[in-house]
Amino acid sequence: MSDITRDVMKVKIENLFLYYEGVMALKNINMKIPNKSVTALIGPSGCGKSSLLRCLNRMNDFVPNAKVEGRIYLDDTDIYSPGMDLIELRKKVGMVFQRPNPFPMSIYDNVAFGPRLHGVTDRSRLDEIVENSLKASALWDEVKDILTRSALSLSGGQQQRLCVARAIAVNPEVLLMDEPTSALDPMATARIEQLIRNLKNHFTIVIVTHNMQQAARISDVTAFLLMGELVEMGPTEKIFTSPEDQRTADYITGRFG
Ligand SMILES: Nc1ncnc2c1ncn2[C@@H]1O[C@H](COP(=O)(O)OP(=O)(O)OP(=O)(O)O)[C@@H](O)[C@H]1O
Repeated sequence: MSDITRDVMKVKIENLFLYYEGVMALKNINMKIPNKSVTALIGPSGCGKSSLLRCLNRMNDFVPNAKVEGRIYLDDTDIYSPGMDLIELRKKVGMVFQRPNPFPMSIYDNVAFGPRLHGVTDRSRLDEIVENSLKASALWDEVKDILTRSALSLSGGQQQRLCVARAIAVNPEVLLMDEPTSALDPMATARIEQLIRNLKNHFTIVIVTHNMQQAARISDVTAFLLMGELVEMGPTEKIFTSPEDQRTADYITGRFG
């Protein structure tokens, strides 16, 4: 195996089960997600990719009748332990959704929202965070003169980069992305993919994607899920060229899904 196995593991998932209304959606998932890299979750529709992603920052807590069993460690902290502060957890584990969802407020206020929530009030500090976050999300040059304009006036691709800026403004450790380019055209998709490649130097990224070419292009590690189970996980190149499991081979060659 490559360097990946020697790298520090940022997230460890142990014996994870997820049930919706008593129906099992994730079955005994065990996974280690390497630090400062991109891990792609792939698999056919309904296999549990988004559910697994949402377990990583406890978004499933919002789903009535969802029940999680097992352990997920962020570094050494069990995020399902009773004392876990969910606001702190979601500061450390940020999320970007399928459809760009900027808040109906200015571009500036979108990015400043998280830092303000976490107590930053100093204007020059906020200015600095907003500028750095927009630069890191490759949006600064396009919006630096229109920061007070409504975020909703931006194009879809710009809105999604703004959502990335908003997510990274609180300096998370992990960034979860749930099909972040599925609503975007090829040009906007290419920009987000380049952005993800740059961001992995600073964050641990976990991305759900339907698009296997995208997984191959941007991820270091790929995990293949099928019917709520993790079939196989490994370096992306290996998963796409010489998978161990026949079901992975069938999926990546387009035999189903
Ligand atoms: N809120 C919910 N309540 C009940 N069942 C749910 C809920 N969310 C997801 N499920 C079920 O859990 C299973 C996994 O869904 P999930 O959305 O995680 O799959 P997915 O692989 O992300 O699918 P897709 O690629 O279509 O988005 C599916 O059978 C789905 O119907």
